[in-house]
Amino acid sequence: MIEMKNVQKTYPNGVSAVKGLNVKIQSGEFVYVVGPSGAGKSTFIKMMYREEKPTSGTITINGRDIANIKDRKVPLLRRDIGVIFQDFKLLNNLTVFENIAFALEVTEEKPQAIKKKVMEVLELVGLKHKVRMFPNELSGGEQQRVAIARSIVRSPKLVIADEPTGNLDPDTSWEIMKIFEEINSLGTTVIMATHNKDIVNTLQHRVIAIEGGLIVRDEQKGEYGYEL
Ligand SMILES: Nc1ncnc2c1ncn2[C@@H]1O[C@H](COP(=O)(O)OP(=O)(O)OP(=O)(O)O)[C@@H](O)[C@H]1O
Repeated sequence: MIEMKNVQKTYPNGVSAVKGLNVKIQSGEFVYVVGPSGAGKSTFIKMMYREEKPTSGTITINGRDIANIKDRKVPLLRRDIGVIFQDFKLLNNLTVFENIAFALEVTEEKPQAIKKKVMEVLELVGLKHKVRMFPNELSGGEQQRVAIARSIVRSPKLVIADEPTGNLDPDTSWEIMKIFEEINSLGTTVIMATHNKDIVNTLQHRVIAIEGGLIVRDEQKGEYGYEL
């Protein structure tokens, strides 16, 4: 599904964040991306949804070279990818319903179809009863559930999460992980950068470790491998 060949990224300030990545991720996999702070994890992930463009190399997703598509085609690419961040990135002036429906509006669906899809994803994340609330009326865990619901409402085949439990307490983090497990069990590929050792070591999946912009370890059912 995703293949990176000789991918390098040097930022305009001269920092070489990724120094030559070669990796293949198959459809339906659950992959943790681990490594020390500044190792290049976010850069690796951002290149998958063209938030950053590699300086050289190719990145293909389902056969399409996304490293070299035109900027105007990027929104189209992003429609097929769900992205989740540490800080939720919800729109505070919109309700839970509106935050999620917003992601569907560009697809020009009818209001009834939008409502049905929004309620379905809210059911999946267990937040149907908070549909009329605003983000600042919700706990951090609930806000992250809304962000996850928003990211999957267009049924993407790929979900990318950059430290999704980074702002959450341990119990809430486990609850959020249950949702990612569920999404993955429904066939969606999940790629997650994380510093959460307990989660990686308990809910075992493929582990890609990045250090100094290079993949230093790639194991099926791997361990976190770093002391915190
Ligand atoms: N927009 C940018 N401009 C310049 N340098 C950047 C930019 N983003 C990241 N970097 C640098 O690239 C390197 C890799 O950063 P990246 O954010 O990918 O690391 P990370 O592994 O995700 O770190 P963390 O675990 O702290 O989030 C770091 O040295 C960082 O300072």
